[in-house]
Formats: sequence, C-alpha cells, structure tokens
Amino acid sequence: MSLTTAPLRIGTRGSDLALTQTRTVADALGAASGREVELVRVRTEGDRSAASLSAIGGTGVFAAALREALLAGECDVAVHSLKDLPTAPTAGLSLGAFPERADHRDVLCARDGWTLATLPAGARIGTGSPRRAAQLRLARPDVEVVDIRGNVGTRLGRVGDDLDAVVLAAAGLTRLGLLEHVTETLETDVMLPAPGQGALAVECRTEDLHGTELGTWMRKIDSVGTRLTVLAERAVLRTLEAGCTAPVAAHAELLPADGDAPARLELRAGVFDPAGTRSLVGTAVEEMDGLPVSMEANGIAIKQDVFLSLAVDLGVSAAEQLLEDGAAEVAGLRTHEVAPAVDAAGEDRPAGPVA
Ligand SMILES: NCc1[nH]cc(CCC(=O)O)c1CC(=O)O
Repeated sequence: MSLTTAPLRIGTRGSDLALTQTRTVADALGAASGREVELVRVRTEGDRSAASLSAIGGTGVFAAALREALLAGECDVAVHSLKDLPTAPTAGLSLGAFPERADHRDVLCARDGWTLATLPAGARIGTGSPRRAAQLRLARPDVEVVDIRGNVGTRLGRVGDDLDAVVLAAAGLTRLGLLEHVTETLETDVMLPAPGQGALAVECRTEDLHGTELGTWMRKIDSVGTRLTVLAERAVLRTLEAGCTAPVAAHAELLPADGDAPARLELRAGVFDPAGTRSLVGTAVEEMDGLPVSMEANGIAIKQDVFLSLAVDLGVSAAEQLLEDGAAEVAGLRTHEVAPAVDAAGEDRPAGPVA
C-alpha cells in the first residue's frame, strides 16, 4: 500500500452479523496499527438472492464478491466467517489472520424452553444446513426438519410462529447479543460443527502480507491456537470434497501440555447421510511436543510452521480414514441409480449422480 497514512479499508458483507464481526476485527486492527479504519460494505450474491444456497452454487457465494473487491483494490483486507469460505485458494490472496475463535458449537433455540430431548414428536425444526439436518434426524428421527434461509434475526423470528425451533451457531448469537434465545447448547457429540465454525478469517492481497506493516498487524491479531485447529478442520473438508458429497463436520481442540504429557491436537471429523440414517465419525490425535514454548516466543516462525503442517496432516489423514470407511457411500450414492461407467459408444461417463 502506498498511502501509508490513509485509513485501512476493511471489506465486509452488510448483514448485522457480518458488520458486528467485522467491527471486532476493525477494532483489533486499529489498535494493532494505530491507523484509522474504515468499513467498506460489499454486496454479495448470497445476500442478493432469495434462492436456496445450493441452487445458487452453495459455498463461496458470500466470499466471491469480497474477494473481487480485494483484488480490485477497493479494500485492503476482508473479513469472512471462516465456515462460509471455500477451501480452494484464490490466486493473489491469502488468509493473513485467524483471530481468536468464539464458541464453536451449535445451539437450539426452541419455544417453551424445549431441548433436543424434550421437543415433542413431529416438532418442526428449521435449518438450511444439510449437516445440521442430518444430525438432527439422527438424534431425533421423529421431528420434521424444515429447510429455511435468511439472516439470524429472521430465523429466530419464526420460532413460535411456523417453527418450533431453529439450530444456529453459538458464535453468531454471542456476537449479536442474542444468547437469551438459546434453550440448549449442543455438544459436539450430538451436533458436530462445521469446519471453521465460530472463527473469522482476515484475507488480504498476498503481496501486502510479507515484509510489510500490514503483515505485522495481521500477525498481532492472529491466534496460533485458532490457526492450528481451523487448518486441521479445513484439511478434512478439502480432502473429503474431492471424494464425497456428504455433509461434512469437523472440530479440533488444542489441549495444552500437562506435566510430562505434551500438548495435543484432537480432531473429530464426520460425514452424514442427509436423510439422517447413517453417519461416520472418527477421532484423530497428534502430539505437538514443545508447542506452548514456541507459541509464546513470537519469533520462532519455523517451529510454528512445523506445527501447522502437523495440523494439516492430521486433517488429511482423518479424512482419508473416513473415505476408506465409506464416506462417499454415506453421501447417499444409491448404487441402483448410478449410470453404467461406459455407455454404448464406449465413452467414459462421470461416475454416479451429482448431488
Ligand atoms: N452460514 C451462515 C453463518 N455463517 C457464520 C455464522 C455464524 C458464525 C460462525 O459460525 O462462525 C452463520 C450463521 C449460523 O450458522 O448460525
């Protein structure tokens, strides 16, 4: 950046949740840099369209416009909800900071104080997420899952109206100050969260990140612990996306060193049949010997890189194990509908239906 005294321009979506999240990052970057900050609202296809998310291309609809704004130089950094961010890298852009993560869990917001256990049979529960729908059906095959869209406030407003409950991310409700609507916090053994849930990612142009002031500020607002856990979770997603269309969930936790036991990264990953009849969940652990020491000593970047690649490897191997155990089949590939691999003309066809 050439105008070193100009305000830092921070790209954001315009929803209440996005603005709230971006303001926390803007405050942190303002404090780290001593510079003025300015929010740049970018309207995304996901905000414009009332169509279902899967109909307009699923993941990435929220991120694409922010990324275009960054590449066009309309803002200096952009703030994303990490779980809405596709795993494929964008040429010229880098995720420069993962600020400390908020609550990773999902919550139930139900009428009459109901919990997952006390919801009456036939209760109508709203969610737009196949991952949440599948796990709801697994836990309570007798409830009706209703596909909904819209921002957090709209979804909450339907509880007690045409719905009995909705499932939302704890992080969003926390940031919006709406926790009073929560009737149950769902632990990860009941509702494994989306990879990256509760975390934000601060993206910038790659050329602005290295050997620059912006790079220094980004490192100040970055949490190594968050980075380790979300990299492991997103490695699961990236690896599974190649071979499986099932809803994916993953959550990693960094357990500090305890006495002689070194720090450990614990990863739980799962895929679910959208109909809620089958699931595959696995746990993997990697020791991170020496981690607390190198995290405190800020200069030891090389050591940090070692741990980051251990985290990614953990995610990849957890996903490979799920694929070996039949993750692609859990996605609901009904074998009797799969077209023959070779048609009459002898040409290869793509294997199986596209979900
Ligand atoms: N897909 C929408 C979205 N993206 C991020 C959040 C909440 C914050 C987070 O999960 O990090 C939400 C709302 C929700 O899932 O309830």
